[in-house]
Amino acid sequence: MPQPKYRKIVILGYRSVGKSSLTIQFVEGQFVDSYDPTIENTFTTTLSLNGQEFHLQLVDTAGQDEYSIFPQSYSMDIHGYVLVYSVTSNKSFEVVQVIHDKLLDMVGKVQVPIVLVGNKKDLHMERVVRFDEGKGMADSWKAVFMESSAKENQTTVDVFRQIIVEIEKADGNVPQVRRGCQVM
Ligand SMILES: Nc1nc2c(ncn2[C@@H]2O[C@H](COP(=O)(O)OP(=O)(O)OP(=O)(O)O)[C@@H](O)[C@H]2O)c(=O)[nH]1
Repeated sequence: MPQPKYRKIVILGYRSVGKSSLTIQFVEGQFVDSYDPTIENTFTTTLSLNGQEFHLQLVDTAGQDEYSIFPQSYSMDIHGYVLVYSVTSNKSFEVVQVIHDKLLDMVGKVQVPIVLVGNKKDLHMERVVRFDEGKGMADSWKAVFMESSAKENQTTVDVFRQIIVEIEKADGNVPQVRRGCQVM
């Protein structure tokens, strides 16, 4: 068994899009219905992917808007980013683009491992951002796109597995495609 890898991931997005809910669903396997605005919380957990164990530090940040100053601590020693908007909020979709641009300015790289997440996909009647709009934004960033619901465990696990895959790719550990399935 190879040595565990330590990876730090920051979760960013507008207020109330479900950053804490996604993180808590992934780490604790439960959905929290109440809304308690976050200042900043760090969660730790482990994830095993293709025989490699990852020790994860997940930084759940306070909701940002277009005027928020991007803290420098979110650009140093971070391996990857989960950028979240809510499919029920156009404002959160606009803000996530601004956050992305500030993030790239701050880290000073053209590309960093990012997964763009359109959360609250279970709220069908309240949806205002289409899947293809989210996908289009992620494509323009050369990032991965997913929609999720923090009510479902599997979609949240997929989000965090995917950011690990992106971090591995950026490290040069490109998954090989064999017989139609991906092997890292
Ligand atoms: N239906 C539904 N509700 C969600 C989902 N994710 C989060 N919520 C609800 O949305 C509200 C805000 O969720 P939070 O996880 O606190 O959002 P946040 O982005 O961490 O908020 P800030 O701390 O203000 O940045 C809560 O009432 C959650 O229960 C989801 O996927 N589906």
